[in-house]
Amino acid sequence: MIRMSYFADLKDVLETYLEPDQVSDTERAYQVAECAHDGQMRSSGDPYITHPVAAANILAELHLDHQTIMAALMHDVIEDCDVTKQDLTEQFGETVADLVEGVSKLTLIDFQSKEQAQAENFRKMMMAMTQDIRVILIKLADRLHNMQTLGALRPDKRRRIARETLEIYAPIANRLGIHRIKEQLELLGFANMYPMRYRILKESVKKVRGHRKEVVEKVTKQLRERLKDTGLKCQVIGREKSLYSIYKKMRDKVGTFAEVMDIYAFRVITDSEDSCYRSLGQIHNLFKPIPGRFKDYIAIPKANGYQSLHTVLRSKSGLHLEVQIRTNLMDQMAENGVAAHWLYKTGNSTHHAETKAREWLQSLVELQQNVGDSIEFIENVKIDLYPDEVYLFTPKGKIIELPKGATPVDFAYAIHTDVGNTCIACKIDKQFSPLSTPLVNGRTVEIITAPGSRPNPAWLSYAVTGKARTNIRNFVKNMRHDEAVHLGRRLLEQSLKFSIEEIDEEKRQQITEVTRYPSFDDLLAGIGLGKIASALVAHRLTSDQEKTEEVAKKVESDEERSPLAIKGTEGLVIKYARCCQPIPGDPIMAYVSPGRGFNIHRDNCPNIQRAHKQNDHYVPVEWSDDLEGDFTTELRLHVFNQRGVLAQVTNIIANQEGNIINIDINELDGDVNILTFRVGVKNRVHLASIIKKLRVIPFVNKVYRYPDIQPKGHKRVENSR
Ligand SMILES: Nc1nc2c(ncn2[C@@H]2O[C@H](COP(=O)(O)OP(=O)(O)O)[C@@H](OP(=O)(O)OP(=O)(O)O)[C@H]2O)c(=O)[nH]1
Repeated sequence: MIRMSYFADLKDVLETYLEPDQVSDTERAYQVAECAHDGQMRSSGDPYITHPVAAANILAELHLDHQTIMAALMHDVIEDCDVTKQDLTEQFGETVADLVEGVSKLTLIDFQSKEQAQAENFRKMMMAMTQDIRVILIKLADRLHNMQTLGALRPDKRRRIARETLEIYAPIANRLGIHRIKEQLELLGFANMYPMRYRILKESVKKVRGHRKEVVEKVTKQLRERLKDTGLKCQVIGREKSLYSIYKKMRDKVGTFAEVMDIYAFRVITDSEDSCYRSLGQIHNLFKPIPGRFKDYIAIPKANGYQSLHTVLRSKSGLHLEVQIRTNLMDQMAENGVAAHWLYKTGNSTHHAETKAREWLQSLVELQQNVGDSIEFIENVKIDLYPDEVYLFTPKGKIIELPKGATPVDFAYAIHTDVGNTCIACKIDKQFSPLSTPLVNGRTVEIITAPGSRPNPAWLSYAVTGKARTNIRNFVKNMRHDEAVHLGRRLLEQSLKFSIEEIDEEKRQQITEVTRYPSFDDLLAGIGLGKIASALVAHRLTSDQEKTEEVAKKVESDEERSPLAIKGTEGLVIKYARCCQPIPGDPIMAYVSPGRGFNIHRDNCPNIQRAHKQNDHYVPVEWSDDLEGDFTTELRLHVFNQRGVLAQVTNIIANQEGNIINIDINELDGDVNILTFRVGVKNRVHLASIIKKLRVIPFVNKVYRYPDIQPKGHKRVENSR
């Protein structure tokens, strides 16, 4: 006896857009699936059949054809039950059987496997997709429902599936332009991959929603009125950014939560392309556009066919208004991408999204024919799927994957440490180019090395990968004395813009004394090793004679070396050490850093103590009285894991006018979390006032400044219960 209850709701939807005989076919497919999965249960305890029905429902909402719905209903029968492809072909025809088989093959894919096997699986998946795009649509629906019902699984399994969703399935949905599925996959992926971050962000967004509503309504009204006055037929919507996109913006250092929340997003839907551009003109008249933020994706659609005008404006009160302008049709395409083909049967088969998807799939087929192995294939496909990474080639065609912004120096180190260490120049697509050039996707990079050459500390100002930076730093640390002298000479000449031969003996002696090095060569070595900035030495060498002597005399005559006010450091770069994060009120010490200028530490910072023991090239300094602005420091709280904790803590910090720059959350044990805040404060008194307020919150177990360095005899400023 077949129970039809699970099918009933789906049937209602199917009847809205399919022919009666097509609905009967789907019903037959349901019966086969129901029978095949009889007695099987999901981890959630629900009968198994609920899953294929839910996947079919997702596709029915997109008005996918009856064959896709049938295949979705039966997508697990070959794998899980004793049904063969042959059986399906006989009962439902070849197309449906092929679709089911295509999805079954994808189900067998385990992305946890070794690199080669994983690449091979990925290649199979891409190929299955190229044979019939409906296979991947079924797979996406299958994944979406699995993500919606992940709750029943063990946390480690949940995280694994969530990661795979974020890394593979959401990018594929995006590449096919199916934004509405991509967004859901990302949200569920985020929620399951980082449950704590998700919860906190969701709560924080909920909290500010009330305040934002007013602004959104006001701006929407202004936009509407302006467009209406000019006779343009448009719809204006104030929209909320997705949680995952807020998270990504914060993670990728675009800003703090407060900064990201200063962005307000709007969408204008018009009746024609012409109205889009005319609306844009009006909107730019109403608010001031931010230069460089206008994008015309109507004239040049994105790779997935997405079309819209993007602009960012600044309101009078300084808020950022992100506006997307597009026609109704473009909006439908933006939401549904390739699936729009089924959803809107406009008879027009030249939708951008669909054409682009077909072109992409065709390019995958060609790629498959041309590349040697699966790893090469996957690397090529990734170029399309992950726009935040760049994929580059060695002259022999090997693919090197680097983060966006990477330079030839990073590329050189990615090939091999020795290549990085001995690199002297590079060619990008056969043209000599500076080693600092940011690399763009698809370029061939040739690194030119010279035996005996050495890394240049200046590379640190543009190398972005950990491997390159660590190697350059290590090299600088271990340099031999004569090499350091040689490098120091080069760096000093670069800063001076003339040869050091032009510096007379007297001046050399003076500068050596002022900087307290035993000899001029030692000073050069100090520059080469990054202990003293070449810019500082050059500055002293080229500033007028009298001043140099004055400084020299001052240093000589004053055993204690009287402190300099930070503000009086003659325009040199001042940096605050990240290791100890000094703020006004802390006793401080300056150390000449490789980054050219003074690096200010707290005077009891272990790093400066160590440096002090090795040599004494440091300068005692004092805060000037008229310092303004915020100084960054870190606060650590041990808090009991409860709802609303973060919101309350952030509120207190904000009420005390602390500026939260970043939040990091780590679990200490099941009950206690460690919250680390990077905050901007005016000085120690300001920080103490924040700590005082935080102390009294009942669920805060401990609060202290981090790192926790205190002068001898001082008690740590904290609250311990
Ligand atoms: N449907 C669709 N929308 C797209 C696509 N590409 C961009 N968008 C929309 O445009 C926004 C800005 O995209 P960017 O790619 O960063 O824009 P930009 O070129 O103007 O710098 C996205 O916001 P976001 O911050 O990524 O997310 P959210 O604000 O929508 O949450 C998203 O709303 C696409 O391929 N399809």
